[in-house]
Amino acid sequence: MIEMLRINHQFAIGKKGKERVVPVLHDIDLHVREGEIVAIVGRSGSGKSTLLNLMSGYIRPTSGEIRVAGQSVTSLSEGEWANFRLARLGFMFQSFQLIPSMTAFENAELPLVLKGLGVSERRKRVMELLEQVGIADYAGHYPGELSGGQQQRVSVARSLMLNPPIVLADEPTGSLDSDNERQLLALIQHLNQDKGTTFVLITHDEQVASIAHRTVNLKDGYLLNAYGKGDNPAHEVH
Ligand SMILES: Nc1ncnc2c1ncn2[C@@H]1O[C@H](COP(=O)(O)OP(=O)(O)OP(=O)(O)O)[C@@H](O)[C@H]1O
Repeated sequence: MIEMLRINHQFAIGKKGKERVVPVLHDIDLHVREGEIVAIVGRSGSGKSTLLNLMSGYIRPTSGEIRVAGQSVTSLSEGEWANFRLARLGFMFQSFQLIPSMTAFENAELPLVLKGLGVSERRKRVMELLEQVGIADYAGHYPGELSGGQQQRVSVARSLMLNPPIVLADEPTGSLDSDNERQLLALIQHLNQDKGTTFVLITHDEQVASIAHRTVNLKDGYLLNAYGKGDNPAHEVH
């Protein structure tokens, strides 16, 4: 579903003409299969978010190739990436990226508006998902009137609105209390089992990692190991 082939990535930092190159990822070969939940773990600064940003097309690798759903995405233009994301990817980020002047309902509805769906279809789908994440009672509230955990749930509902086959998540339960964390993990497992949704989850949290089929460990930009639950060879890393 997602193939990273010999990926190297470095950032250039400092003033123009005096840039210093900072290598962040080294020779990453990772294959996330359709229907897998993969957790990416590793210390702060090990390159986890960079790996996810490469999968999302927000940054381009210095070298190597990335394929998503069989398509090489490394050389897509910005516009092609935007369409590709809308059709294929859902995102759950640490920062909820909600628009402050829009209600929870309107924020969650945005992908459906972009897709051009009609009002009644949008209303049905939005309320269904807000129910599912336990935030329907707050549909008319603005982000400023919601707690961090409630905002996170609105953002989760928005990320799932178009039934994406792949969801990329950076610390998806970061702002949730343990009850809400359990609910979100159950939703992720349900979507994975019911719809075959593929998940890549960055996490420091053992509870989150425990729902993964496979855990991938990054250390100083190197992929250290990957191991599956049990000895299922289908979960070996490539
Ligand atoms: N845009 C950027 N420009 C320069 N350096 C960057 C940039 N983004 C990340 N880095 C550097 O790349 C390294 C890896 O960062 P990254 O955010 O991928 O780590 P991480 O494992 O996600 O960390 P954390 O768990 O703290 O979020 C860090 O040393 C960071 O300073």
